[in-house]
Amino acid sequence: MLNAMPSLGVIADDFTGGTDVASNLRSAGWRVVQTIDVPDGTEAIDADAVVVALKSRTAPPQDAVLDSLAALAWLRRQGCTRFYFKYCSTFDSTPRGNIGPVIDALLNALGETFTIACPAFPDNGRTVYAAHLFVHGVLLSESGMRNHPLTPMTDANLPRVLSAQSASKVGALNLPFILRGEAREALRRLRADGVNVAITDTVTNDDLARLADATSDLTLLTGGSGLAAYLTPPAERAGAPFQAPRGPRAILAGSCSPATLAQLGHARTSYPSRHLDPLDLARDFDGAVNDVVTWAAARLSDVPVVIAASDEPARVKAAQNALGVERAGTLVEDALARIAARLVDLGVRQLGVAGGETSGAVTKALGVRSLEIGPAIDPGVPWTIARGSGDPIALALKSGNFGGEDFLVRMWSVLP
Ligand SMILES: Nc1ncnc2c1ncn2[C@@H]1O[C@H](COP(=O)(O)OP(=O)(O)O)[C@@H](O)[C@H]1O
Ligand SMILES: O=C(O)[C@@H](O)C(=O)COP(=O)(O)O
Repeated sequence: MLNAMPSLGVIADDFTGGTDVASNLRSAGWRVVQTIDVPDGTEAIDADAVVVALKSRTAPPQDAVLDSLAALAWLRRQGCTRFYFKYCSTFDSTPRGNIGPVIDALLNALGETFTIACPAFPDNGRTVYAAHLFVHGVLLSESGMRNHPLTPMTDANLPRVLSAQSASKVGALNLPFILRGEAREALRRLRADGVNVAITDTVTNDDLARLADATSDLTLLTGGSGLAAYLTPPAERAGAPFQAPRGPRAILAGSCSPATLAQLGHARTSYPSRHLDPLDLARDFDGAVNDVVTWAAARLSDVPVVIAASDEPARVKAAQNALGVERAGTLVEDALARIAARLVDLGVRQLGVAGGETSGAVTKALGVRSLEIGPAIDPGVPWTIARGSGDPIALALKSGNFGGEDFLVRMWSVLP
């Protein structure tokens, strides 16, 4: 049978962002494959869309640019002719980047001068109005994102945020043009005025559908995963049935978002759980990891064990003050990654991970090379089958802020 060549290439700046956009493409009828980093093999990809998941969101800007350009070059070699740079629906970045520098570099490499920035994902409460980003109706800068451990977002004005990190001229496509069906013409005018990146207002899914139509001529789209759910696939074809591996279950959490903290609170009433403290890790890393693995090993079954470093903002700040922001984050990521690998060695075959950076660290430690995308548990969070060096495992990578309060308990009932 002939392989289908992918037409759409997606570059995601973190692994949960990758599964998020892959899940939305799947819901729109695309056959999607997600790779972890740029594959080194020469195997042809049999899919309509390929998502290359990088861990570039918090990397130094020059590394994020180089990794994104390598992904773009690889996607072009696979036959992709249209591209999508997926970043966070809450525009997670710092004044140095990496959203702006990567957009600039992708436009330049593609020989293009214009794209949109569409972070909105209304199904998860992310909307954009008058070029300001809202999270469940609250300005980004007043939402839980202001306390994010790595990318605190303290400004909701997206043209200002993007202009600070990009050489591109930033403009805005306001909602009335979208509602009146004049988005394509308004984008054309912005482009004629020398704008390179237009921040697009979006309040509802209908706005996303109109935007997908109005931008059908753009080679590069950028944004959260919301818009991807409205891109038309080349042809609807049934994918292979999704059959998850079976075995003991575990949940690992490094996200400190309000959503994850609430989900952990809910899960702790049903599942055995342990807290991982960065200060303990700094004192005796191996000892703290061994302790929690020994605890989990005695409890492995189809009732998941929960291991979480997640904490309230004041306690996260205290750990960061004592250890430094980067060291606190790295210690926790390294520990959760090591624990994941040990648990899989002990037989765990169904694993939920909360947090984007955390998922990146865990996925790398497990040697995962590709993810087959399965059914969505909540918008933007699918079950996947992770394949790599060892046995396949069922893996759900949850963006910190996604999922309902009962997510960590309900997720198992969605598993085929
Ligand atoms: N108790 C803690 N103190 C300090 N940093 C922490 C703590 N728990 C987790 N972290 C770090 O916070 C970061 C959370 O980021 P991430 O995993 O991307 O979650 P989210 O998806 O919510 O953004 C990670 O680097 C993680 O290691
Ligand atoms: O677009 C989104 O909101 C997510 O896909 C995402 O990238 C969230 O980031 P993390 O919370 O760091 O996973």
